[in-house]
Amino acid sequence: MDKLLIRGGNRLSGEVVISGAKNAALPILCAGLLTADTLNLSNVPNLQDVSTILKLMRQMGLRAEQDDHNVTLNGSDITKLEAPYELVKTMRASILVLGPLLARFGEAKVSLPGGCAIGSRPVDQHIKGLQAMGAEITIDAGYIYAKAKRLKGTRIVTDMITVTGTENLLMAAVLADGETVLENAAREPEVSDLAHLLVAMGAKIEGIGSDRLVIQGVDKLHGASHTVIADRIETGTFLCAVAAVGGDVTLKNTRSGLLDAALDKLREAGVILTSGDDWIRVQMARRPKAVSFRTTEYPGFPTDMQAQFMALNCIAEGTSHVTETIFENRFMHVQEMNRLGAAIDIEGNTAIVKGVEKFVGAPVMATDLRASASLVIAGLAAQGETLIERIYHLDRGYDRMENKLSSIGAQIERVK
Ligand SMILES: CC(=O)N[C@H]1[C@@H](OP(=O)(O)OP(=O)(O)OC[C@H]2O[C@@H](n3ccc(=O)[nH]c3=O)[C@H](O)[C@@H]2O)O[C@H](CO)[C@@H](O)[C@@H]1O
Ligand SMILES: C=C(OP(=O)(O)O)C(=O)O
Repeated sequence: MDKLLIRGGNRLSGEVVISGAKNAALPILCAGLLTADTLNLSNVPNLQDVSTILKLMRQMGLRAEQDDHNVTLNGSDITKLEAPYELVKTMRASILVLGPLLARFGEAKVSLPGGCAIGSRPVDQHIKGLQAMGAEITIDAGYIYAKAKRLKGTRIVTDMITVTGTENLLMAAVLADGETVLENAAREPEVSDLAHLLVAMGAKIEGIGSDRLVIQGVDKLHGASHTVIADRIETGTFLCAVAAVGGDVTLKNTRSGLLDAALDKLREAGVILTSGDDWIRVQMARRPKAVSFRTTEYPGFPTDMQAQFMALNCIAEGTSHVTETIFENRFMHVQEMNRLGAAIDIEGNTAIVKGVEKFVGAPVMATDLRASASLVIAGLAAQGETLIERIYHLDRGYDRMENKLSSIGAQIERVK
């Protein structure tokens, strides 16, 4: 199994090109199931999760060609309406095939994703919404069996804001009979990116970017071309890395408007940020100041940036309080950071982080995707060597992270 070996302490300088967003690419690829025509997608990141979703959809009969960051999909020969446990268990976002399969073919068999390291993560809202649209759903032996002659538009109010839940119901509603209103919809930029692609395919959607999506179902969708938006979490991860170790780096192919809440916190920590239409420059020449925050839905502070900011807070001047409100178990990185010399206590869903002068390198274990990224940041800032095990978590969601970091001066290598 691959590991990352980091020798900490190098300042970072130069340019990094940010990849397309994992969390936009995954639903967008699933939209390929909604039409018999061709989708031409660009800025698709090279990630394990993208390979997994393509593998899953190829098993269904979808034709997919991948050339670097361009992916062409054709869904004219889909025959198998099933997502097996073997693939779903490696990537929860596989649940995103449920809405499109049911809407276009009237049936689907999709494994329940089960929990993951960060929380139990049920999909009851996806199921409740599809049932409200007239689907007959049964759960048997770990699988969701869904059937509907044609889904019917209706008003759906989800119990909480759910990102993939909104995306699944949106993809179901675009081919339903009549009007669907999704209340309490997630406003994450990745949901809007999917909605823009669906509109390019002929869907009728109003309220994009708001918490109320109104969809007029159409009989059929057609092919389209689309460029996936920049990954705001990869952007934020590189910003935190520079904030933690110091330096001067320009991130290209990304937009500051995607992550305002995180940028405000970086400024509070003492980082200097400047930006243009498609770039952000980050400069840091001092020890960071501790910043407290609570994770919330977009446009609030993203849970997917909590661990990376925690790394920054560990070596900051002062004490911070970090409250996680989205997932019940998203502090798995805390014990690993404490092994690197941090001083973090957990009280309920709040981590109290007392800033220490420095991290000291040690072997650590990655437990989930963003925990892995936070340990990379800690390793870059640490004195000595840090060896991170189980980086298959990192490979799910970061496109050649170690290459990008090496190119701006980090000492980081993949070892077996
Ligand atoms: C592929 C993808 O886009 N993943 C993102 C997506 O995950 P994902 O879409 O799985 O996260 P949700 O927005 O659905 O989860 C939000 C909260 O709602 C709960 N919930 C959700 C659905 C449901 O049917 N029942 C239920 O109880 C979850 O357990 C969680 O506590 O949004 C999360 C929150 O921004 C991000 O951390 C993930 O990176
Ligand atoms: C939690 C994440 O992803 P997923 O929903 O795919 O597990 C993430 O991207 O941080």
